[in-house]
Amino acid sequence: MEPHEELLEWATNQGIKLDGITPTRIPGRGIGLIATRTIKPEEILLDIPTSCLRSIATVPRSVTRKLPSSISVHGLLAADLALDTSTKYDIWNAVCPTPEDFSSMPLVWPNELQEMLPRPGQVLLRKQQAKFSRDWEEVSAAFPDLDEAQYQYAWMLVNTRTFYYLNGRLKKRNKEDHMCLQPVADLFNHADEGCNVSFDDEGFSIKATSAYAAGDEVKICYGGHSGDFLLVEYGFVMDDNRWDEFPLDDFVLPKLDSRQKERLEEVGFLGKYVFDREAVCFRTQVALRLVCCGVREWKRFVNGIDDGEASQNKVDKVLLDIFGQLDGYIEENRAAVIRQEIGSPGQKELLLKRWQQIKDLVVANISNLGMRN
Ligand SMILES: C[S@@+](CC[C@H](N)C(=O)[O-])C[C@H]1O[C@@H](n2cnc3c(N)ncnc32)[C@H](O)[C@@H]1O
Repeated sequence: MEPHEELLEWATNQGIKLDGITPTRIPGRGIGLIATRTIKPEEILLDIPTSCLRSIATVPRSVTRKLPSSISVHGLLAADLALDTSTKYDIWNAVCPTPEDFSSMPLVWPNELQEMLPRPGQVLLRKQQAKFSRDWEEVSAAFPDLDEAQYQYAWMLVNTRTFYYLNGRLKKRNKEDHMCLQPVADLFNHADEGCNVSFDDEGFSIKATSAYAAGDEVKICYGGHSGDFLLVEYGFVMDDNRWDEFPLDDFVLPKLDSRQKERLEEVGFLGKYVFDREAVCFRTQVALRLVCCGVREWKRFVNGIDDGEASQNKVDKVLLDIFGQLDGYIEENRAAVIRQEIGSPGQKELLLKRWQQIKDLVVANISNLGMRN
């Protein structure tokens, strides 16, 4: 019997109810959940009782009493996973990714490749590294025999498999501590739109929001995440992501002089410029209008008195210039990844795919601008 088939039997004995879905190995996505029959919107596909959750409440005293009470729940759950020598979760563990599977996580990439991530990915990775270091410092001080690689593996399991969760104990903590692990539900892969996930005192419930045919993969949405976020936090890239976006600050800010930056600061529009597949954000429109039109006309646009139509053509020309520069920057980075000899082929393929996705966003915008002008 395959581990995911054994998991089904174990899950049923624990009171977990699956209806119309079953775990299956899916090329390139590990294990996922597949519809075994036609599913209608609003059908409950999975029910997980609270007794099956692994949360702050289930971490044994032998672990919690040695750690500072301020440790993050992420760090605590990872310590529990790494130190657990019982057989209680063997069947669940057997379906989890192996340490080798996590070679797609930028956290374990060689520095040379990490530095080739697009800027937003590098920022996210630095935050993640800082979180991991903090947790490891506390856990290694309490459990000096624990191996760092083993803890990092457990930490990545928690990073990629937890659900938003709140109970009496977690209410007192920061939002980023509101999490738990749950078997079977952690086999849902991500899509930019997916089933509805909810919980109450009884447990979690996952409900279809659209129809599925037998054989379709049923997914949930981990959140409205950009491609850089998915790569750094979950170790995969996904095309056709309606939430994908990329920052433009490095290209917009150099077009502004210090007085223009001051003016933008005064109205709360300095920085945080982004674009997605459709267009640039309103903040970018505001910043570039300051480059393209007089201050009075710009103020009318900011205050919503002017719809900006009269200056759109000039703004679009600046945008075309920006996208041209960004395109050149992407090509330089792609060429550097191809030249890079350090890192595995799989890691470099992920990086190249991410750069390609950003290029696709740029090309879509250049085409939209071309159609407008
Ligand atoms: C919560 S787990 C989902 C189950 C996972 N596939 C497994 O085999 O255990 C999250 C991980 O699944 C993978 N994943 C989720 N959605 C994906 C997608 N749309 N494409 C590729 N991999 C995906 C990533 O490795 C991610 O870190």
